[in-house]
Amino acid sequence: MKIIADENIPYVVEAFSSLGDVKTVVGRSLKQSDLIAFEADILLVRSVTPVTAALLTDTPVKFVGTSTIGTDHIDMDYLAQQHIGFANAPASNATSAAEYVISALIVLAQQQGFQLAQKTVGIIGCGNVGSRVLQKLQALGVTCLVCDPPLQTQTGTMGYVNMHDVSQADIITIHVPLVTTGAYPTWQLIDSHFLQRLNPNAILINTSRGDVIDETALIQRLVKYPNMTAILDVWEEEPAINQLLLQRTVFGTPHIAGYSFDGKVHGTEMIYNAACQYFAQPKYWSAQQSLADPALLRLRFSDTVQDNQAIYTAVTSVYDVRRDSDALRRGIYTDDPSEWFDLLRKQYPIRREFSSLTIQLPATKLALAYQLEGLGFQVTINQ
Ligand SMILES: NC(=O)c1ccc[n+]([C@@H]2O[C@H](COP(=O)([O-])OP(=O)(O)OC[C@H]3O[C@@H](n4cnc5c(N)ncnc54)[C@H](O)[C@@H]3O)[C@@H](O)[C@H]2O)c1
Ligand SMILES: O=C(O)[C@H](O)[C@H](O)COP(=O)(O)O
Repeated sequence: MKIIADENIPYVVEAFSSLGDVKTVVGRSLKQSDLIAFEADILLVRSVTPVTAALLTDTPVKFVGTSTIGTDHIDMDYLAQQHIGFANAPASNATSAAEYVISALIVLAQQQGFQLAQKTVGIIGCGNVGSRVLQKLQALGVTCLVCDPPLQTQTGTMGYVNMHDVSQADIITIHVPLVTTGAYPTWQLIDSHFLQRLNPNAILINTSRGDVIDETALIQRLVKYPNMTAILDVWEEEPAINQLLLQRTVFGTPHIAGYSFDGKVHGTEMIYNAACQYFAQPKYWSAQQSLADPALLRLRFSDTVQDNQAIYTAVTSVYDVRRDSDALRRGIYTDDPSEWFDLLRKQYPIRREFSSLTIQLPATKLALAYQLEGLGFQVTINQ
């Protein structure tokens, strides 16, 4: 078989070589003629390649895999009509995206001098990412409001809030898929009406998809209420993001919330497993054999450490959102900020998840142990 793959899918050659010849390409510039010329049976993409009828017509592609959670770049109806197999990587990088939100909030709390546990967080969309954010915030004692009308309808349970009530939270974090049709469209869900209802000091985080927010309305809101905080990982026009909006964010990053090494490698594994199953071939590769060692294995705190300080140190030791935010801002000094945006993604350093760090605590620190475990760290208690 012949396989064309985005060069930014880690271990794609190692994994997919068991199925055939693998050619890696730049995902953003992949064309129909590339698929025809290579006689590709399998196409493996990331979110930057729109997989449409225009790309696939007259090509021999029989299976498409995207090593991403999101599927808004895929014309699923066309794939179904043409009986082309498909797999994405649901949940693969959900922990990574949730850890991004936690890092952003922990750093912000320290910078702005507030206690996270005294804030109310509104979570819009409570699927794989949103539910992990919820669980981690609850471990920290934060009050959360959840707005997820599709889930509310499906489960028929109480306890959800509507878009009006969620807009009253101190912090709002968005975790919906980008959907333009159906009963619950999310395109520009965060529009000028929603933004007008926010309190002037609100904190708004978007790690879902850029088109979920009306960026023009957001800029107007940020100009009018400079005490509002915007934290954006995703943008309407990637990679040519709105530099004015970037300047108005407190943290702005190049769509890397889900870029933990664990998340990316699991994404490769999920589409590899799906392709092996689709073509009834044995599996020879697994993600476990490819996970790099973490930069930091162990942290030890004494009983004099303050809980907040320990949490801040643990979280930022594994992932500090400022690193990525500062790097994106440096793009303004380059000739081509779009190229810079993509370069940061392509050359993303290895970032492991919280679970890669073991934290040793004295027996007097059980409440802290509970919080750190809830965030996803490994915790051991010294006897
Ligand atoms: N920035 C990144 O690197 C990154 C990483 C992972 C995921 N994502 C994106 O994050 C988003 C969430 O991913 P996920 O894996 O949690 O998806 P998911 O499908 O597991 O969950 C989405 C949730 O949103 C809910 N929802 C749908 N429409 C809604 C609406 N109108 N209002 C409120 N809730 C609604 C659904 O019911 C579901 O519970 C997706 O857009 C995904 O592409 C981005
Ligand atoms: O949908 C996803 O899984 C995430 O947005 C993912 O991190 C996107 O990464 P990309 O395909 O843009 O490299």
